[in-house]
Amino acid sequence: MVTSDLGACEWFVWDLRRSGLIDRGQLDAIVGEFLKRNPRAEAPALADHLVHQGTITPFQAERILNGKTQGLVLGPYVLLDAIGTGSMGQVYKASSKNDQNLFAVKVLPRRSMWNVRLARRQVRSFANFSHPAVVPFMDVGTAGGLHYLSWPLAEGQTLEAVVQRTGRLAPALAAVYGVQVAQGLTIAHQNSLFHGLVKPSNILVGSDGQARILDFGIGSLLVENEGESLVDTMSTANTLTSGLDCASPESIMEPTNRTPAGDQYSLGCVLYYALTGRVPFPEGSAVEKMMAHQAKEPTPIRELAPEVPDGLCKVVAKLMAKTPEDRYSGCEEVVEALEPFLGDLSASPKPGDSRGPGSGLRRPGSSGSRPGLSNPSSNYGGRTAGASAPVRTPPPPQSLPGVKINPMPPGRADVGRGAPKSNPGVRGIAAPPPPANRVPSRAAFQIPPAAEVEEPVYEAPVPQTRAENLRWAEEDTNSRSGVGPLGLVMVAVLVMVAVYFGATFLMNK
Ligand SMILES: Nc1ncnc2c1ncn2[C@@H]1O[C@H](COP(=O)(O)OP(=O)(O)OP(=O)(O)O)[C@@H](O)[C@H]1O
Repeated sequence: MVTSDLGACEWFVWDLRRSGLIDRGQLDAIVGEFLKRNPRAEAPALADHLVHQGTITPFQAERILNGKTQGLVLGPYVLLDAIGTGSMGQVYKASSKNDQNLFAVKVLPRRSMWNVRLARRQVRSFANFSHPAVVPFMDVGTAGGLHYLSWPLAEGQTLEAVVQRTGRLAPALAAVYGVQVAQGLTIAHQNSLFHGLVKPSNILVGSDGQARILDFGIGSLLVENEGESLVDTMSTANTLTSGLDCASPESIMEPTNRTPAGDQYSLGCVLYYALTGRVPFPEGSAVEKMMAHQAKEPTPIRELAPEVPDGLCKVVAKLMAKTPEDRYSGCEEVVEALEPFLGDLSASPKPGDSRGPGSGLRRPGSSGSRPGLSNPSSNYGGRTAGASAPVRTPPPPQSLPGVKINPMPPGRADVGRGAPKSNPGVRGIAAPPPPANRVPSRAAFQIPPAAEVEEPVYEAPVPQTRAENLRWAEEDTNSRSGVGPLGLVMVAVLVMVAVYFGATFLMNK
């Protein structure tokens, strides 16, 4: 089609061609047909037509109408919609050109520095196992000067969103999610991977009742030594600050000190949040929170949520022990410790419920059966579970009597954002999501190995300073200036901790 035929839509069609979203022949055919019927149409009308035809998404149309043609295709990924913004960058829903599966693609700011070799090594580690609670780190790449990381797109809403909308969870439901997360961590730890940033916003609860750990891979990349780290120090500092509410004392003192034991502490904070509706140290500045994790005890759980069984409070307290050696020897032990509370609903009167224990609440899986042993690999098919031992999988939570379960709202079917509604008569306790009758599709968790992934096209090549694929963006000055924001944060923390203890000592004298 010649340019003169395009009328008022000329610039839009050019931008669409430039975006790489649609095959040129296909685009010209659709546009030609549309303009034959609507010769005076403006760009928004054509965009509308393409959206209605399903040729482009509303998000893509809006971007192109605003002249933003770059970055809609990143390596093998076509960005379909924006999901949210985190401390490191923007997350998009994307489809893979290789297999049409859906992914969550995190795009880092241009200033980030990048070590593809290290990141790919991380990705490969996730190929050795699979577990329903682990959303595996799938791919990394650089395209058009933008760096991206990808994970399979998981459906659900974050634990943070669930609790914010519906209040604290019934203890048995919190225990179910705790067991699921601990199982995922167990198998990751067995494969020498830790998370490093476990927090309520990194746990997605699906409509099948399965908790899934997001952002796996980032925490471990943050601990690579300064010259080889995945991202620039600004992104690192942002990420660490955003994770402060659940950060282990040892990782606060030394941000590269991220270990499986630290994941336990963070899981303890997540459980505290789920059981009480608030993080352990909600008040104060970032530095005060850091000091609280070092030296303070949180408000006792039962002061905030009297229905929580004492034994469950003890499990959370052990997880949140200040010294790593005082926590559990491994997450499999955490699973065992939490299991007795999966069915303890009968001992958990709800707030505002005068009925005592045994007041008719049903335990999840109330047939009486204990959570069965399951082979994690069977949950996704495909990958085998490497050297890992089988991990117990609790049944997905079932409905409580009298609690109406609402399915995820329509619309964003693949990224459900609706919260399970609580029973009006059950103030502050979230109803569990509907039971599972659907196993997450393993197909959605597969991507060709890194070597098969189409090499990204470099529109503005990032200077390559090392033979082994180490790429730095030009604006990245912090990361090479010796003490970046991360260093400053650490120095500030150390000074504040010293002042705090000094003042406490003097006041006690
Ligand atoms: N694999 C995934 N599937 C579906 N949604 C995801 C996935 N990964 C991330 N998200 C969603 O994308 C949004 C942004 O995620 P991101 O991890 O960047 O931010 P965050 O967790 O809110 O904050 P932070 O960066 O501090 O961890 C969140 O709503 C998150 O739930």
